[in-house]
Amino acid sequence: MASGTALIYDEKMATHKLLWSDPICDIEVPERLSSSYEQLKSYHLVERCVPVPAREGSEEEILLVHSLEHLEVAKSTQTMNEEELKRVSENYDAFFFHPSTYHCARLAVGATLQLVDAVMSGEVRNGMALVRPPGHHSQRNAANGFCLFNNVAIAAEYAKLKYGLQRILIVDWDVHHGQGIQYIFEEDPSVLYFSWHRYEHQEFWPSLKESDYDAVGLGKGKGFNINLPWNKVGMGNSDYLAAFFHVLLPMAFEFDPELVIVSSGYDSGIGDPEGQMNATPEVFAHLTHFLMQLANGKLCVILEGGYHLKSLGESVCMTVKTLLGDPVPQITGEMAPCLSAVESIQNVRAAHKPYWKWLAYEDTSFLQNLSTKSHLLKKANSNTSTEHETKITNNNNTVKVERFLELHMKNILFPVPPIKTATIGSEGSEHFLSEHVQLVKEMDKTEIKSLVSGFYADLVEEDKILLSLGSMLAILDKILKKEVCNGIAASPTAALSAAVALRHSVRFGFQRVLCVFVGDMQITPNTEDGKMLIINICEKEQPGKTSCKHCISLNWKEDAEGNDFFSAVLGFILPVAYSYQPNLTVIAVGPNRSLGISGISLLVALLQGLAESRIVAVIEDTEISLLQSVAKALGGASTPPFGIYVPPTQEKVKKIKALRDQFQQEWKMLQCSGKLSD
Ligand SMILES: CC(O)(O)NCCCCNCCCN
Ligand SMILES: [Zn+2]
Repeated sequence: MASGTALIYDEKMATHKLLWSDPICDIEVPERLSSSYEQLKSYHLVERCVPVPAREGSEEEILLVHSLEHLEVAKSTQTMNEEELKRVSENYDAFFFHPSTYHCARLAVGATLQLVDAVMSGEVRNGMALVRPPGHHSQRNAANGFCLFNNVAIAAEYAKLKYGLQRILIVDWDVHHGQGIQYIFEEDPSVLYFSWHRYEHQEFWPSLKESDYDAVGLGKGKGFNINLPWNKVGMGNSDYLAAFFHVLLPMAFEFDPELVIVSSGYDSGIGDPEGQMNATPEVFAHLTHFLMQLANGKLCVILEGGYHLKSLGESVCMTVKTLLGDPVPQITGEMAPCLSAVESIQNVRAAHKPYWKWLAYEDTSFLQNLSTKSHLLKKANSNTSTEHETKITNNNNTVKVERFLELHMKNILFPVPPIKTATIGSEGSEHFLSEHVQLVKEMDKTEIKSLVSGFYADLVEEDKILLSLGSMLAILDKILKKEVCNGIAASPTAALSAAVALRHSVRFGFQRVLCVFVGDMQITPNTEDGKMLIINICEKEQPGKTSCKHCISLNWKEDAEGNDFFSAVLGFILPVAYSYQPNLTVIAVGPNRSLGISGISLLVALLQGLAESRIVAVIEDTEISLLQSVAKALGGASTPPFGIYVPPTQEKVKKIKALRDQFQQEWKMLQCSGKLSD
């Protein structure tokens, strides 16, 4: 699989600017581009990327989406004086022309297409294009919302034409609805368009009825347009993550795109005057990390909005850092979505039930009396204050946001550990080594005996077990000391190794250690103190063992045909894990595993979003191909194949729902259907 991250930037796109006073458009300034680029340089991220030059999009490429008339009008503005420019601009909602706008807009299109080519040709794995003017509001025959040509829509049409793609996912995390993209693809089932946006029950610009959750697409395109409206401001990290777990990611994995394009607006970030949201820059690292697991990593991130320069710059850096494969920073804030967000999530899931297999058994009984309730919802929503205390709201405290972000980002950014994956150079390990691996010397027996003395000493008799424990502990220590990002150890007794790893990590001082154990977990350490959270995925109920908050057993036997584990990972395991916010993750695979290699690889790939990507994998030493696949997933060398997507059976959906109902008060990220306020 390809490697490397492209960065496309051309300072000529900073020439376009507002020549007269216009309080609506004056936030779209050239410094948005230059300060983002400077921030990337200050974090030494530019030099780690593959520079790809911008180019002018051709007229033919622009005509893939826009009318000839629209192109001609745009072209004619190059020679206009300020008076004429102002007059033409007044024909559109929130757009301004400058003599260089047409040229800049063609560069924005060309930069976007250069990125698509670099990714599709395998020159790079993924990349980001820093462009302006933005694109997602512009329509076939109109400029709109600071956008002249629809860069992302043109890129999707271009990729279909040039590479014969049939499934393209567009994710629009800008805080405004990209109605332009919706109009262009609403009848097209080959382009899945997802957008969340500030909506406030149609109060917020562009105040369109068709931006609501029930606009699901038209004709053959039904089900391929997903709108998630935010009916309050102040949405934060947990709301955004919940939207990914409970709406976008299940759709995306079922759709199985060949290419992912992001309409990457950062006005959904904290401090932005347009969005008035509270999500902090590191959330974009998590969103990017999730999308990197799709389409074999082929991901094109295209800049749209973002008007608070510091917030924009930090979020751009978080995005590029993650594209480069760096560990994902710990998410901050209370992991609990607000009621309004949960209601929006519930509504969009219900609206899409007829079109998606993963939603076949979704409980939409709440819809019956919703019609009588909608005016209540509006009334209820309008006068209650926003759930999230909106710490930083009005835009006259830009400086306060800057100071907040200075401090906030200090403890987010951390030196990238030199080595990604460690393993032991024991015999036979060479078969699952990947280029990121560092060999770790084994511990000597006396050291091991001292380490395991006091617990399980009785179990630890044979030399073979002692040696394997020594290997695992040697790797674990590297991870605990943050010298290595993750590690993988083969073990004759995965259950024992996992138990020892958990105890050792807690003794080392880690306060919250997550253990995901696949297979029969003969030993269950006690988890009363909350310093461990165990999720045991096993085939059948262990007699007499009921789940509790920190020790959950999920009975799951993977479908013979393919991988049906997505719904369990996205709908249950990740929400619980993110609610817990561990600072280390132990993944163990014991005997009688009831999951296939692709299900386990999916788990390993997605759990890297936690604990700054610190994971130690402990796997039965007989599982050679599993070791190879997990080492690949940990090394980041390539996204392992997650297998053929199989939707969950009704019985499995019920099982997840029952577990969600049981734990959604303790682990609030599980919430995806609120009690609609009556
Ligand atoms: C790319 C983008 O999505 O960030 N463009 C945002 C345009 C905002 C226009 N606001 C008009 C307000 C009129 N009352
Ligand atoms: Zn925007």
